[in-house]
Amino acid sequence: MTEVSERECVTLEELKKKMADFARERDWDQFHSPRNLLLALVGEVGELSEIFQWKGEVPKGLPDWKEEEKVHLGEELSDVLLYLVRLSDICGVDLGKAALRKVQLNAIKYPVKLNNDDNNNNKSFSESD
Ligand SMILES: Nc1ccn([C@H]2C[C@H](O)[C@@H](COP(=O)(O)OP(=O)(O)OP(=O)(O)O)O2)c(=O)n1
Repeated sequence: MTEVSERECVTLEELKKKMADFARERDWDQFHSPRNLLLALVGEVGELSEIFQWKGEVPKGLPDWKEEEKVHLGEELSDVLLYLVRLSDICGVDLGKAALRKVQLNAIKYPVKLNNDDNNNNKSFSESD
């Protein structure tokens, strides 16, 4: 049986390598095309959505969820992440760098102390928290 290890932290680079190894060892590189990976990613987002479907709003931290439900949630979140990492790799995009750049762009687009409508497009959500 495959050993499932629990490590405290991991980098996107390590996940990228693990996904590349996983596909190569199974001769699945042929299936990991950009379009196939995108469709697989969207499929996993659907599976992730199903977990929340019909539950209504749930409190942050999911305090009422059973442990097995949280484990399942972790699995679906991971599938989304892994396909996203693999899609980025196959497309030649450095996901870590691109994400850091996007965080900077977001900060420029939404400055901290600007009180205008453009900057308050999340207002209705934060007020109901
Ligand atoms: N051609 C494939 C098939 C699977 N995977 C990897 C990436 C995902 O992390 C996971 C997805 O596996 P499944 O398609 O079996 O999906 P689930 O794990 O969600 O299973 P199920 O849909 O039965 O819940 O396996 C992959 O890299 N390439």
